[in-house]
Amino acid sequence: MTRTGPIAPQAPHGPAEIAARVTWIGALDPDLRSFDIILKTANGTTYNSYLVRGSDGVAVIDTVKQEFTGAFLARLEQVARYDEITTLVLNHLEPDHTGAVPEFLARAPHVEICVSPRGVQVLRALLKDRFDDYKVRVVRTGDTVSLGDRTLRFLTTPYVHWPDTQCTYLEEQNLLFTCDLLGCHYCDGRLFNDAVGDFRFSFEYYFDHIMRPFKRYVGEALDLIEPLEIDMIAPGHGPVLRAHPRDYITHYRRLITKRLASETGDQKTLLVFYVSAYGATAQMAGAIYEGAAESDDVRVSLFDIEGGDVTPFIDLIEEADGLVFGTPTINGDAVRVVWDMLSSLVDIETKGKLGAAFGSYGWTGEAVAMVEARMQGLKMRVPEQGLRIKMHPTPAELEDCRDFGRRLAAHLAGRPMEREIDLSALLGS
Ligand SMILES: Cc1cc2nc3c(=O)[nH]c(=O)nc-3n(C[C@H](O)[C@H](O)[C@H](O)COP(=O)(O)O)c2cc1C
Repeated sequence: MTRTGPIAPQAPHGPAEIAARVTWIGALDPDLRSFDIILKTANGTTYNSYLVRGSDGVAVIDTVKQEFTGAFLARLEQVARYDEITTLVLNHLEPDHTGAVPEFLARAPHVEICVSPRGVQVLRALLKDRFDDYKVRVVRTGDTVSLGDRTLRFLTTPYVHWPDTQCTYLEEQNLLFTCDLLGCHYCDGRLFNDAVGDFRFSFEYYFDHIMRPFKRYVGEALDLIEPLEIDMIAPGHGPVLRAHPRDYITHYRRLITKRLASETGDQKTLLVFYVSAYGATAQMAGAIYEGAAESDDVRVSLFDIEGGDVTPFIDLIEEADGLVFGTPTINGDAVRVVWDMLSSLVDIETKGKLGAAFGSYGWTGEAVAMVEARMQGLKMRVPEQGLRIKMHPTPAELEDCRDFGRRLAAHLAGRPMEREIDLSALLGS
C-alpha cells in the first residue's frame, strides 16, 4: 500500500507571489522522509523555484526535482509564456534543483543560462551532447543581468555545499536567492517563515549535515552577503525568510564560529579516545595521555567512549588539532563505537588534523591499521605508525606508550622528535 503523508497546510495549488513581480513556482514534497539518503526529513521538503518579471525580460531562478517537473511547468505557465522568458539562473546544479531543466529548455531553448564558473562543468555533464545547443553565460561576483527595471546581480559562493554554488541578488527589491544556503527541509505550503510551523530544528539540522563540513566557505559566502541590504531571503528549500531575514544570516555566522570558548591560548589540543574490554588498551591510553601531557605546548584530554554516544564529542573534535583513537582488535576489527565516531566525522572538516591509532591485541591485531587507513581517508595527517601491544602492556611497553604520546605532542608543537635508534641492535652486538 502506498503511504500517503499529511497534506501540507494550505498548500498553494498555484504559483504564489512572494514580492512584487516575484513568484514562487516551485514544488511541495510533503511525503519525503529522507533526502540524499543521509538526511531525515520529518515533514518533507520543498523545491523552491522563482520567477522574476522585469519590464524587459523574465528570469526563472532554479527549477525542481525531476519528478515534480509537471507541477513546476504548470505553475510557471500560469504566470509567464515561454517565449518571454529570457534568463534561466542556476544557482546550484544538484538534481533536486535542476531535474526539470531539460524539459524547461525544450520549451524555452532561446534562454540565456547563467551559471558560476564551476557550474558550467556540471551543466555540461547534465546536458551532455545537448550542451552546445544552448546559450550559456558564465557569471562571477558583481556580474549582472538586466531585466529592464529589474537587475539580477551574482555572488560566486563556492562549496556551499557544492563547488558550483552561487547566490543571486535582485537589486531593486533587496531580495537574495540563496539556493541551499540558509535553506532547510521543511514543507509547509504557507511558504513564509512567519506563517509556517516551527522550523528551527530543521534549519539547524540542515546546517549541521549540509553546511557544517564547509564552514570556511560558508564564512566566505557570508562575507559577501552581510554587506547587502536584505529585505527577503528566498532559499531553494524550506520557508521564504521575509520576517527578520538578517537574523538567519547572524545565526549562520554563530553556527560557523566556535561554540565553546576554549582556554587553551596558544596550546594545541589533542584528544585521546579509547575503548577497552579487559583494560589493556585503557592502560595504553593512560600512558599515551601522560606522555603527551608532559608537553607545555599541548592540552591533552582523555575519553573512554565505551558509553557509545559519540555525538557530544563532535564539537570538540572539530576544534581539536589532533585525534588519537585506541581500540583492541575484536574479531579482526576495531570496536564498533570507534567506527561510529570515525563515520560521524563526515559532518566536520578533518583535513590536516593530526591522527594516530593504538590498541592491544591477541594474535592478529588488524584494528590499528584499519583505523589509520580511515584517518588517512579523511585526509588527516598520520605522522607516527600506530602502536600495537600484545595483551596487557609491560612496564617497558607502557614507557613506549608514553614515548608515543610525547612524539604526538611534538608533532603538534611543530617540533617532531628524532627517533632514537638502538645502535647495539643495528650493529648486532
Ligand atoms: C571476543 C574477542 C575477540 C577477539 N578477537 C581478536 C582478533 O580477531 N584478533 C586479535 O588479535 N585479538 C583478538 N582478541 C584479543 C584481544 O584483542 C586482546 O585480548 C586485547 O588485549 C584486548 O584488549 P583490551 O583489554 O583493551 O580489551 C579478541 C578478544 C575477544 C574477547
